[in-house]
Amino acid sequence: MKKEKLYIFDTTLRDGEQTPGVNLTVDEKVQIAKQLERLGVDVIEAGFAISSPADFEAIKRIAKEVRNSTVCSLARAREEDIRTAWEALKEGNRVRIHTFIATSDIHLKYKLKISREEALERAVWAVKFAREIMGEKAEVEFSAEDAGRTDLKYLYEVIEAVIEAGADVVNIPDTVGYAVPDEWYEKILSIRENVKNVDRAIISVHCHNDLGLATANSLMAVMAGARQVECTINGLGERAGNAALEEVVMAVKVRSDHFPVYTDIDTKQIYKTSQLVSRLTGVLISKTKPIVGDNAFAHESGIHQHGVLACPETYEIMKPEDIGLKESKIVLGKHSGRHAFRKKLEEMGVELSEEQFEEAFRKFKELASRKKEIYDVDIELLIEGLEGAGEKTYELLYNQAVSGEGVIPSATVKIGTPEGEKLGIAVGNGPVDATYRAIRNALGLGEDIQLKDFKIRALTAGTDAQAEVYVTIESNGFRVSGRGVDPDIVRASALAFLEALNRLEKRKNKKKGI
Ligand SMILES: CC(=O)SCCNC(=O)CCNC(=O)[C@H](O)C(C)(C)COP(=O)(O)OP(=O)(O)OC[C@H]1O[C@@H](n2cnc3c(N)ncnc32)[C@H](O)[C@@H]1OP(=O)(O)O
Ligand SMILES: CC(C)C(=O)C(=O)O
Repeated sequence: MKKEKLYIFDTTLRDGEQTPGVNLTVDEKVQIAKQLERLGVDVIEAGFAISSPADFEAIKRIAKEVRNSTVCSLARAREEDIRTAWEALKEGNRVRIHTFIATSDIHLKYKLKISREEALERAVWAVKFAREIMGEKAEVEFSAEDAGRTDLKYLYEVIEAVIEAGADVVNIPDTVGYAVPDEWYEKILSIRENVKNVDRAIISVHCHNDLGLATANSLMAVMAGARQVECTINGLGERAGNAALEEVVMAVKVRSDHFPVYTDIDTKQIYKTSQLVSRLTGVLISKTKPIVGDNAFAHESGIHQHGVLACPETYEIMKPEDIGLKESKIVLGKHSGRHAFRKKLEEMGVELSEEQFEEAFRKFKELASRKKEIYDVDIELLIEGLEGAGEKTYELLYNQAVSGEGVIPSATVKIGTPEGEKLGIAVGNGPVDATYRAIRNALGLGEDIQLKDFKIRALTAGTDAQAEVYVTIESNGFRVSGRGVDPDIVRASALAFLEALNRLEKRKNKKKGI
């Protein structure tokens, strides 16, 4: 099958920013735009230049700083909008003005209060005007807003006229997310079959997710010949959002046997981009979000875990590495089986007899039916229940940390060890970091002991709450965890670290047969 290129038009910084509650600063927009460029998107819609001085400034900076993606501004079919968009874009390397007007009867009658003829005239005028002021250097895209609910014959007329006027790209938006996949496919196909000179422009779609169909509709449009898809990272956008870039791109990649297109997206940048956008917009990603959700590569049930451990493809249609993740996750819970439990013990460096293993598994199942999340430290406690906790090698005798505005965070610790008391002093990025460094100094710990996970939570509400800290460390093939509880966050952190170190010693000694 000869593949054609599918252009990826990212509108995270325009439609994505229309997500209620989202407001990005100019610097944040530039940061996201640069990451979108690394991701390899073809077009970055950087904003709506006339809408605010901040949008104007962001588009201007992005146009100057991004060299490898086309930078675009939205503009209504109005002279001042198009002039302002061009003013913001003109120093860019590759730029595009995206002008639009609504074409559905409901929008024409109640919102714009103009006739179909007037809307068509304005559309043609806007495309010609954009072409005129930008010259051949730049591209013009036209969108027929609410195309999904526009009379089809009239839509053909509008598309034909804007292509004639010089539009390089004609976008067919399902503005209110009303379309369903088979109907949307037919609509795009019929546009391609009925509009004169349709091949002079790229046909694009922009699907909203009000019925949860944005990705499906975008992909059906691709099957019908659309060669640009407008989408956003994490599916952000007005109301229920837009088609998610990561879903469209990965569907095309994973089902390359099905789709007649390819994209130039570096999919290994997807996870990083998604995390950046989530952090800067403040919109959390649902755990079950396809591709980038926490659970997208996590397996909890025994039958799946067994399959994945034997061969990942049994339950994974793409590799975590494809989107820039290190590995998939095996999450222990009440649905897990022996294969996954054994694997976890192996990772922790725990060796048990078959009899002990069966007993540990039974206790694990019992615990998992009562507890929502099973932490590594829960497994540690369970194993200690079988083997006994043993002697503690290290004990926290004293700790002090200093931090505050204008102060370099520092910490002092005194630790009881079999060789006597050891003192450690260190500075760090904060009081917890300084304390961990002080413990390392006191015990002379080497680089081989690596902190793999650090979680903190308040056990109760209020400023007098007990802090609970979970720590996982790794050293020479051993992976151990510790838990510390104290009203003082720093002390709780130190206790968790020392508990993990005690377990590490115990595990190493057991291996040596001591
Ligand atoms: C489907 C979409 O997502 S379209 C993009 C939506 N995004 C946004 O609206 C975000 C940015 N918007 C804004 O900051 C403001 O709406 C502005 C600056 C653009 C305009 O603000 P205001 O001048 O106060 O107008 P307001 O937003 O209240 O109303 C929209 C005006 O644009 C007109 N309009 C709407 N779409 C178009 C269009 N495509 N072409 C020409 N005029 C249009 C409306 O008729 C109305 O005109 P009126 O003021 O003469 O009645
Ligand atoms: C401006 C257009 C493309 C739009 O955002 C929509 O119709 O949803």
